[in-house]
Amino acid sequence: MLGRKDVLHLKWNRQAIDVVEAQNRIQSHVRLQKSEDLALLRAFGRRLAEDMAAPHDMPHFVRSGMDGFAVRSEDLRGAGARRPALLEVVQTISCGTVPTLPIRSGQAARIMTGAPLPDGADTVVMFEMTEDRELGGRPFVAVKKEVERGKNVSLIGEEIKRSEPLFGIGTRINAGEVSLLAAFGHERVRVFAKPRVAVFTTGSELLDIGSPLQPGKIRNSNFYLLSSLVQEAGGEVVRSAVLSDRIEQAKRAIDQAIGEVDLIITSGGVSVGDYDVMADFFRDMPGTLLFNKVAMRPGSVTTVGVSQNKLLFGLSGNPGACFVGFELFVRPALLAMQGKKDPYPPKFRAHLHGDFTKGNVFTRFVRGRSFIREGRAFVEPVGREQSSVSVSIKDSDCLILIPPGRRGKQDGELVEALKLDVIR
Ligand SMILES: Nc1nc2c(c(=O)[nH]1)N[C@H]1C(S)=C(S)[C@@H](COP(=O)(O)OP(=O)(O)OC[C@H]3O[C@@H](n4cnc5c(N)ncnc54)[C@H](O)[C@@H]3O)O[C@H]1N2
Ligand code: MOO
Ligand SMILES: [Mg+2]
Repeated sequence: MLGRKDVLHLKWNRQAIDVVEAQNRIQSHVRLQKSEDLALLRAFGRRLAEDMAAPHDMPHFVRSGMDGFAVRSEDLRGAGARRPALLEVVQTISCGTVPTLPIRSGQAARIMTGAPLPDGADTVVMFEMTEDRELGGRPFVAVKKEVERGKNVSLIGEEIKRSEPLFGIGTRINAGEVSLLAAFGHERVRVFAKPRVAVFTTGSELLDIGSPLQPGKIRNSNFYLLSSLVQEAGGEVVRSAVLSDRIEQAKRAIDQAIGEVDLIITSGGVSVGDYDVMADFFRDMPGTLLFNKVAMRPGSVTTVGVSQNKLLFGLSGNPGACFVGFELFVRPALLAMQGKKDPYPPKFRAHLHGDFTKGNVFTRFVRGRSFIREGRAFVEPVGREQSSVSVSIKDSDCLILIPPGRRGKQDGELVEALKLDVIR
């Protein structure tokens, strides 16, 4: 039998691992989601489950890039203000039609932007560079300048050639991808299924969002924080519950959910407190504990395990730490499950704006905002960097890395920062 002292010892005696090591351990357990076929617009925001190549050339016919006259460039040789080239206009070609006549020497066709070039023509002269004439009751055009061969003409496959790679697996389908997929006739696309996520928030202090405040209790903001972040990362929350601080309840909830979801997130109860039952749950969990301490602040108690091939993330209850834990560990896992190649927040270097002299034994990931001034990148802590603080989450677009040590970083020093995926 373990006594209370031994249990506490187990909780305290955790081996802190490096953030990158923690990320690598998680990645080695990531499995790709199943794929599904969706109508193009429903696939917006998803990630492709296959590599795709262009099924045909784009454009697939030689077309005009301007409203003007399709001509043979050789006919304009020697043309000038005083000796314009005079060409007979033999047809008008609108978009969506096919030219009926070839262009012979001395002839031109009125042609609109996007219309197919007639045989024989190799160049388009913009209307603005021409003058309409009439000779013997027939329409002519006068061109007062030479125009280089091929001007204002798009060739077959000029934009994309048939069989050319278009997108790699894991590409996010944004507006630009949607437009290309539409141009190539993909009514439906094969994308990864949204990761199905369970979110369990723990703590006897948690009130429902609709409840009036009570002494000692707080509203369950982490559930809403995590649900939004999961959606942002392309997942969907399909199961959730608020658990009190009893381990049996947590075991039951997780056991029931694990067969139905792709990933589980819990919030709270992973530190060393008397009621931090999630720490005990993870220590004894069925499956493998990947780590229960990371050399970072906030979020040092972030705990991750694998059970039945599903990743279980035990995030801290403190909102700031919960957020950072999500960004460093959960979001990359969700993105990798949807095929994203490099799923980690991109790292950049910038000058620190203001001092940050609070040292720590662990690397700090300080919520910050980035800005450009006179062509230089700066990052600035948004203030209130403690784990317990929620208000700074909304203002941050990056996490500023303050390396371990006593001195922190001074104003103007170069620091590294991780870019967060926020849309403003
Ligand atoms: N003796 C020690 N105490 C603490 C340590 C330590 O090393 N030694 N670490 C501190 C750090 S750092 C953190 S972070 C927290 C982690 O706490 P837990 O993950 O166990 O989370 P809880 O105890 O459940 O709650 C902490 C805090 O967060 C609030 N909370 C919890 N859930 C929610 C929610 N769903 N929505 C909003 N707020 C939530 C909760 O009320 C507490 O205030 O431990 C420190 N202690
Ligand atoms: O573990 Mo706490 O989340 O470091 O701030
Ligand atoms: Mg606690």
